[in-house]
Parts: sequence; C-alpha cells; structure tokens
Amino acid sequence: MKRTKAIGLMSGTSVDSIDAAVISFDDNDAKIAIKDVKGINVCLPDPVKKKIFALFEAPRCSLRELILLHSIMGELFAEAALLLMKKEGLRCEDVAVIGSHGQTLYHIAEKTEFCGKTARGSLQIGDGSIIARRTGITTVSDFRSADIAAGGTGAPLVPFLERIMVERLGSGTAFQNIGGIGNVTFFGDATADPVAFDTGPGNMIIDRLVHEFTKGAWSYDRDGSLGRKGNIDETILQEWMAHPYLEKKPPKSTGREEFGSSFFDIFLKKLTINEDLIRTAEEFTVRSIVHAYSAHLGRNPDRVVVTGGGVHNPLIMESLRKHLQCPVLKGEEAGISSDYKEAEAFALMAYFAINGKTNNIPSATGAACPVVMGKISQA
Ligand SMILES: Nc1ncnc2c1ncn2[C@@H]1O[C@H](COP(=O)(O)OP(=O)(O)OP(=O)(O)O)[C@@H](O)[C@H]1O
Ligand SMILES: CC(=O)N[C@H]1[C@@H]2OC[C@@H](O2)[C@@H](O)[C@@H]1O[C@H](C)C(=O)O
Repeated sequence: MKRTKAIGLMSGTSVDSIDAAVISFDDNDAKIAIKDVKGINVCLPDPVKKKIFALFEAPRCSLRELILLHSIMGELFAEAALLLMKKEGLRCEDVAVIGSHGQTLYHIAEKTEFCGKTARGSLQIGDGSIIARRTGITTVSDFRSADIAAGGTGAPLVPFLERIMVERLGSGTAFQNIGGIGNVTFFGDATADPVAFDTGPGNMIIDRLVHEFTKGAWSYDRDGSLGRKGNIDETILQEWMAHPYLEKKPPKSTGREEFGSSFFDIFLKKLTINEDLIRTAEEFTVRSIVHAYSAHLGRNPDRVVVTGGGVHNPLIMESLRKHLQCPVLKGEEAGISSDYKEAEAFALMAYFAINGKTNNIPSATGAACPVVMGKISQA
C-alpha cells in the first residue's frame, strides 16, 4: 500500500474561480481510501472572465483570442496549483499527478448533424502542457473527449469519485451538485451502477439575474439575501418547468448552451428583473431537482448530500428540505468538501489515467464501455 498525493484543478460553468485541491490517499490496488483533502479557491481575473463569457457567444470572440485564452487559462491553472503547493508545503516530487478539468466553453451532448455527419463534442480550455511545464508535475487534461469517443455524452464524470464515497454513506444516497448546472448521482442499491445526469440549472440563471438586477455590482445572490425579499411567481415557474430538458430521459447532460443566454432569450426577455424573479429562479433550481428525482431516479433517495456553491444559498437548501422526503445534508455533514469535491474527482481520475486504468462510469455518461479518459502531458 502506498500513500499518494494528487492535485485536481477545476473551473466550472459558473466561471467564478479556480478550485485547486490536493488529495492524499492510500492505494492498495483493490481499493482507494482518501485520507485528506485540502483546497484553495483562486479568483479569475476580470478580463479573463469577460473573454470567457464572450466566447460562450462565439461571434464576440475571434479564433486568435480563443487560442490565447487556452494558453492563459493554462497559466492560471498552473498558478493555482503552485499557490496550493506553497500553502501546503509541497514540492513537485511530492505530487504524483495533476488532473485539470479546464474551463468548459461549449458542450454538445446531443448527437448533432453537421457537414453531412453526426457528432457530439465538448471543449475545455487550459493547456495541460503549460501546467506540466510550470509545475514540474505530469498533468492530465481533456477528460471528456475519450468518453465522447466511446459513445458517451462526456458528463457527468464526478460519479467516479462518488462511487468510492458511497461505500461509507451507504446505498440509497443521492449526491446532488449545485454549481452553475445541477447534477445528481444516485446509488439506488449496493450492487447496481449509479443513475447520474444533469438535473438542469444550478446557479446559472440566478447569477445572471443578480448580475443584471444589480447592474454588475453583484455576481451572485449572496446567502440568498435578494431572493429572500421576493416571492415565487408560480405562473412563471410553471412556464420554466415546461423546459424540454427536464423531461429528457437520462443519460443526459446540459450546460450554458441551454440555460445560459438562450434561456434568457426564450423565457426572460420580456420580464422585469426584480427580487421576485430571482426568488423564482432559486425555486426553479429546487423544483427541477425534485422533478428529476421523481421522474428519473426510480425510487426516493434515503438521503441527499448536497455540494457545490448552491449549499451556501439558504433559500435553496431550505426549499430542498421542504420538498424532499428524506434528510438533505450539506457535504460537510457527510464528511465531504462542498467546495472541492469536483477538483478532488479530477485528481483521482488523473491518477487512474497515468496508471492506464479506466476512469469513466458508463451508466452516468452513456458510453459504450469503460475507457481511460484524459490526455497526458509529461513534466
Ligand atoms: N454565499 C453564497 N450564497 C449564495 N450563492 C453562493 C454562495 N457562494 C457560492 N454561491 C453560488 O455558487 C456558485 C459557484 O458554485 P460552484 O463553484 O459549485 O460552480 P461551478 O463549479 O462553477 O459549476 P459546475 O459545477 O456547474 O461546473 C456561484 O456562482 C454562486 O451562484
Ligand atoms: C460539460 C461540463 O463542463 N459539465 C459540467 C457542468 O457542471 C455540473 C454539470 O454540468 C456536470 O455534468 C459537469 O461537471 C462535473 C464536474 C462532472 O462532469 O461531473
């Protein structure tokens, strides 16, 4: 058995910051036991954030800028890793591998006709070669493409880590992430593969409404303070609940393509942005999760463990507790880091990749078979 350390780097669909986490774990070949997780959160510089948002709407950004941003994000991920290593007193030889998710720019989960062919695809930027060179640590990046090549949708990938976590928590556990997008992994019984899929919006619609309502002064509804002043508009909520994504059968994944600007153009253009609308968006996140469970999980979970930035919004947590018929725990209450779980997962997946071991969960992504995800950049 050997004690190993690996670093995971993540910038999610909220585009708020980079999460960097270092995990220490024992690998006894048959079993991985994670002993410790330490993390830091590093803000993205404003001009970089602006360019990423511009890239979500391609015509506002050139190919030249995309290439430059790929390199710059690589530098920023490397800086985050180095900062974490400094804080934790780690040298490059202490860390076996870095797993960098990158920054998703576009995710096409559905097979799409194009140029007489059909294809899916998902693009994460942040050059792994730059991270490896700056840190002196072998780096694995571009995880999703191998799953897509095997017929999967390339998301969600974190169930790979949750499969280990559930051993301690027991079957019947649902892991709910509420980032920019929401996603669930449900282990209905001890032996079966998990059901996992994106439930719909997490904080993405809320963040955009808050940004517009506060004229850019706030980027999210801190502690639910704006939503708390508003009331849920049930008519608008029911309209949003008719979004076709919610009825789609898993495996399925989504992103900014469905709940970013296009959602605004279809559902919000004519509405006044106020505290009621923010409160309604918070409730939409909750109701889409509740609907996803009753429509797609097969049975009610025995417990739900919530992670991601949404755990910090008490309106979301209170309403989830009201609507779900089981205990709803924050990650920390179940011994899981709410803020670093995704980074943790990419550290572990990278460790499997450099050992040539498969690291996707086909029941979650829809891939035809297990594959080794990630491209390796040697230090
Ligand atoms: N104190 C808080 N009050 C309310 N909301 C919060 C708070 N802290 C964080 N959030 C919300 O959490 C979001 C960030 O969550 P997280 O970092 O999990 O998202 P992400 O990793 O970018 O997304 P994804 O998991 O979809 O890739 C913020 O944009 C904000 O909306
Ligand atoms: C394409 C992409 O970046 N998807 C993210 C997004 O954010 C949450 C949800 O949608 C999830 O499916 C996925 O991220 C996590 C890390 C995952 O793959 O499990």
